Amino acid sequence: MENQYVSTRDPKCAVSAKQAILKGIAPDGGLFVWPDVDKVRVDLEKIVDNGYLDNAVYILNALLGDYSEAELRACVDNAYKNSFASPAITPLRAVGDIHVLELFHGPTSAFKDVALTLLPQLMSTALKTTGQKAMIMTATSGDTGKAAMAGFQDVDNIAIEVFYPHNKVSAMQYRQMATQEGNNVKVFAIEGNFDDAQTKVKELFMDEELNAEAARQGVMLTSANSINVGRLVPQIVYYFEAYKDLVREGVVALGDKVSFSVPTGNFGDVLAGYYASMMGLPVEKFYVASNSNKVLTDFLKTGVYDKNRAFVQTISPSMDILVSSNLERLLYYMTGKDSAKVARWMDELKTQGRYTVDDATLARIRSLFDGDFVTDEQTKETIQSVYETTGIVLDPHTAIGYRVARSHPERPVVALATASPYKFSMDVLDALGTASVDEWDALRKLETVCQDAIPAPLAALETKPIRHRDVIEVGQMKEVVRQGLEALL
Ligand SMILES: N[C@@H](CCOP(=O)(O)O)C(=O)O
Repeated sequence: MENQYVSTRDPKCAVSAKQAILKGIAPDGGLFVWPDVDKVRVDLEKIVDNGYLDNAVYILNALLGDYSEAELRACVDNAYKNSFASPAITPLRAVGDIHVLELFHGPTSAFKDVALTLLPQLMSTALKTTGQKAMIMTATSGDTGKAAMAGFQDVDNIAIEVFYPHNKVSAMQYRQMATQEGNNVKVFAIEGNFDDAQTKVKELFMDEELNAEAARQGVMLTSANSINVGRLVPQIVYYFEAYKDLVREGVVALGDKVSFSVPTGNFGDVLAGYYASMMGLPVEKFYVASNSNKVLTDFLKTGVYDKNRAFVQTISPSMDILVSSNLERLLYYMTGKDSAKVARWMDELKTQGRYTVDDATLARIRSLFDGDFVTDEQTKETIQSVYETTGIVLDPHTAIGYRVARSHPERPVVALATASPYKFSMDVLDALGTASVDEWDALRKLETVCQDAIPAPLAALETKPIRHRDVIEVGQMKEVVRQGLEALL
């Protein structure tokens, strides 16, 4: 199916699935969406009978029109066979009366692995069609960067540069990124926060000079963030998987509705759930769970999206975000695909830092979405109380989703566990009332508390040398990307 995807801001800007994945973002600054995704019907009976890999191929095949089923099968096998510590890939575990969907059993212990083990496969396959190379620019608040570098490490014809906020990620997230190996990866700390990095990366995608330079070298500039639709599509699969497990365990009958509580910053993870619901997953509510950067909570209550506020550094750093990129995609669907309206709001966000949606759009959003925020103190309380009552240790991001799920009456509810507690050992231990001197001490102490062993890739970091020490200004990002392009040749 050719030209299946369009920009959220202009329906005339249309490309195939492979092109959308290679471009990452639309040339007008919009995000690629498939207008007709709501016409796809996923057969729930089939999902319940299948394993994860078959379901992934089935769902990807419905969404990525110009990939052949054989190509997708190869991508899925390469991504998931042997790289996840759990055979289920994303196991579901009952924690109290809440079902926790564990998304952190991949190579870097965060939910990003589910998509970022697959995206390199999808991108390499698409590059074979065009004969080009790709330079990936990625902004991260801690998890995406490592997962993207691990996924793209030494992949032919692709280089990746990652930008993270200096001193604003956890000690383990820093170690994971700064020790990254591979001849095609570079990591830079930037003086600023995640929004500064993401805004600059988006600006660079629109930079004519940089694009011309890349084009002269046969290189596409692209993204490994969830603005790339190739990041979102793999995440749709685990919503169906969670449903499958609830049906198999007899918690729901086929067709019954389920709610999901999703800790989110860039709105990508919860948007993947919304895509699943458009494709037929029976969903009662999505709870959008935020930390003190509660821009999404306020938006869902008032219809005003306002990023003009203090940026708060929290113990859930991956969600320290004030510009939630993927909300643009939700607005596209919730306005009845009104690209002009979406473009106007996005322009207001850029120029004034805020926009207000109309009542009809807000009412439609609120019929399916609700939101709440959780402070650091409450996050710690939740980690402690869940441990005391169930023996299970949650990471701070997961604790936020869990607490929001617990505060709403809908059941069954699935809370997405987005990272391993070992990535945030010091804060998690602190929540449990135990002091630690550094991340390694914390890691070992946490192991005696948790039921599970420290994930091997995290334990291995202790002896790995720091390879990336650059701290740059946002204004230097273009230059380092330019240098990266030269290195790709
Ligand atoms: N939470 C992210 C921020 C970037 O989000 P993405 O899903 O768009 O990649 C992170 O940990 O980097």
